[in-house]
Amino acid sequence: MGNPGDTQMKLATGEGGYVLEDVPHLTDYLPDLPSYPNPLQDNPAYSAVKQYFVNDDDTVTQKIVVHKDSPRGVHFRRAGPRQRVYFESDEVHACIVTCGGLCPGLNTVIREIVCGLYHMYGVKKILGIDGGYRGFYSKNTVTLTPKVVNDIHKRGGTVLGTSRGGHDTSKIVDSIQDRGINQVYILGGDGTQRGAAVIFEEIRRRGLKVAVAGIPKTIDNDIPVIDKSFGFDTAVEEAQRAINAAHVESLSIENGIGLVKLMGRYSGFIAMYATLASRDVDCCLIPESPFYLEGSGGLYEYIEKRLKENGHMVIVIAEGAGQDLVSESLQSMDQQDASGNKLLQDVGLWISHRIKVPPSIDAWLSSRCLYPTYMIRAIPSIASDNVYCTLLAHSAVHGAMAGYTGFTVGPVNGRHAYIPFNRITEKQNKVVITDRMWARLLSSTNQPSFLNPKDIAEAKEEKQPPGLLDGENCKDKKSNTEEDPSNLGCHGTESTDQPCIASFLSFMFLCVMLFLYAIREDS
Ligand SMILES: Nc1ncnc2c1ncn2[C@@H]1O[C@H](COP(=O)(O)OP(=O)(O)OP(=O)(O)O)[C@@H](O)[C@H]1O
Ligand SMILES: O=P(O)(O)OC[C@H]1O[C@](O)(CO)[C@@H](O)[C@@H]1O
Ligand SMILES: [Mg+2]
Repeated sequence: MGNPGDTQMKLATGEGGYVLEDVPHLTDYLPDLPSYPNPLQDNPAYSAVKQYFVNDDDTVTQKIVVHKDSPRGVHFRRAGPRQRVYFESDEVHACIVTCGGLCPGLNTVIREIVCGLYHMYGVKKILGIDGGYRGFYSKNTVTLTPKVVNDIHKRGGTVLGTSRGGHDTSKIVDSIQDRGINQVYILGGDGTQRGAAVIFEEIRRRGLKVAVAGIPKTIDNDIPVIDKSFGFDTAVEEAQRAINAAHVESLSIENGIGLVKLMGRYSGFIAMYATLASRDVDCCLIPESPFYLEGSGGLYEYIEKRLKENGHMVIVIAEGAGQDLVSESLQSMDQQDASGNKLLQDVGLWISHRIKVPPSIDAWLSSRCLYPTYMIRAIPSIASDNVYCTLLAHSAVHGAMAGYTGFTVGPVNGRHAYIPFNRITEKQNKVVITDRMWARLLSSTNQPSFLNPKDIAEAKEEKQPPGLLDGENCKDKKSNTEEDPSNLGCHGTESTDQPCIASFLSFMFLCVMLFLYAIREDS
């Protein structure tokens, strides 16, 4: 097993096309480490559980829908407690850090790491790092005990604070070494997990007995491989309140338009699921589905139709939608935040100013804009997310105690697994607008697809380079998000380093628009 020289990939193969994409273990570079019986076997709560320990050979399949002759495909190591651990309880000195934007459930994960370490493994030394990665070397630490974290899951945000922007990996590892920390739990999104991978590499380079465990976080639900990210359900639930308010506002005025801007810099999962759940939404606009305002099949035409039919309408817009249109009209430059994320133009404000009274509607038209973005991500997580956060935290703790390192945790087809960092950082998931979930949305809102059916058909028929098709094909490359009509948690994928259907369709759309524009100019 293993691939010498390649620190990223640890592969094992088996019969029938079985591939295990494994995670590193401390014994990979510290082969003489002693192991100990897992103290859980004497824990009154867990000792009665039949087969409580996970078999070392258990793996979780990435591809759950298969054909008779399909190769068995990629698997990940199953998460959970092992018979033997590589840390003695009083030897462990753990720390927890939270980075990136807020997300409901951060405090629950912190709480459950602390309580899991304490109650399951008898670990007493746990530090909180204040203010994200930079806090390792620029701030004091916080001592975490079950008592300190007892009710933090009822609060929004992160009790540890967070930050965006750069950090110094060497200084972080120096701080880990100086403080004698040997388990590092890192909660954060794609940027954070990239940082965690580099920290792990530096720890391995220095030959330290330090386990690094990542817990993936993003409210946008755009992390690949895992079924869903924590806090997403809370966000969709909370978005309902804003959509309901927008609906009430729109109903109370003649030709009222309620507009709700939701989070989603690069992906529209929150907007899509909030729309599907609500059934009061007439139009959902997301970054993956380019739209246009004027002409046949455009937004103005649809607004006019809905107002004539209903006298009011609700539009949900993900903040990353229509950025090309906004930039075009505001002639803005590409700007980035401290972490290199794209800074967005305010599409909500822009579109609300752009919505004109359709000539055929002889009445007052008014729009009401709701921006619940930060209200949504600052609330405590709902019950189902709390349970999910507990499982994530416990999976991470079991993995670190068992000596695994340089891994992230998450459910793959419903079973928790240890996943190599690079698998969740190599791309971001996106809504695939040729998958069935987007079709469900279109059929529930009746909004236009903003695409020419002929172009879609042609795009599907054309011979595509690898990775250019919809979720099913993107899935074959790297993802777990195969479209399955019974899988409401699935999301489509688009590889960021591969051309994908969305960009292809955008290109087609642009060509059609240029063509129409040229015809109009001529006439
Ligand atoms: N490419 C990278 N390599 C190493 N570290 C990074 C990278 N990108 C970001 N980081 C580190 O991770 C931290 C958080 O990154 P970022 O602000 O992008 O949030 P995130 O983890 O992606 O979460 P969110 O879901 O809110 O986007 C930053 O403080 C930064 O130091
Ligand atoms: O305002 P901040 O903290 O940069 O975070 C906003 C961003 O965070 C995200 O939720 C990603 O985590 C984006 O959808 C959103 O644009
Ligand atoms: Mg990010």
